[in-house]
Amino acid sequence: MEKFSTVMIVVAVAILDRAGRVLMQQRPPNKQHGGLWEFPGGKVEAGETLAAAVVREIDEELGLAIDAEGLFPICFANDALASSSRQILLLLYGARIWGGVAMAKEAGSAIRWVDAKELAGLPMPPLDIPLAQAVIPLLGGCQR
Ligand SMILES: Nc1nc2c([nH]c(=O)n2[C@@H]2O[C@H](COP(=O)(O)OP(=O)(O)OP(=O)(O)O)[C@@H](O)[C@H]2O)c(=O)[nH]1
Repeated sequence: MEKFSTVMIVVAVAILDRAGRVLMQQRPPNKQHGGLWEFPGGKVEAGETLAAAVVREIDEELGLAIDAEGLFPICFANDALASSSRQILLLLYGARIWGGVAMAKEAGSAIRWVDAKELAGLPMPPLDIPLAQAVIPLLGGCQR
């Protein structure tokens, strides 16, 4: 079995509204997976808790204040077949409580609220496809 030297932990969040939609973000064209739609988030920094990383990334990328206490785990994905010496461990949280109005703050990125049908049709990085499948049952609408 291949051994990896580094595990890069990435946190991402499915921000769920009361109309049964989730907020997706399009990666800037110049980045890896450019133009694809993913759950907002990013790499956990040294010494940072996972929840703190979620709160920081969502503030930086979308200008939203996520309630850390309201975060709940949905699922994870791992690119264990990658041939490089690094692997991504992507932890997907859910959030139903936040403050502010979302905007795409990163140059070249875009955001979109999507329902279950639209989510299933978005082009995504490979790791996100099983994550999106786990989010679809949460998009029933009007739950709290
Ligand atoms: N945030 C996020 N990253 C994902 C997802 N799916 C996925 O494969 N990734 C990958 O995980 C890595 C996260 O890096 P990032 O570029 O978003 O992290 P960051 O905000 O800390 O980036 P930076 O390097 O610009 O500071 C990228 O390689 C990205 O392609 C996803 O749903 N959300």
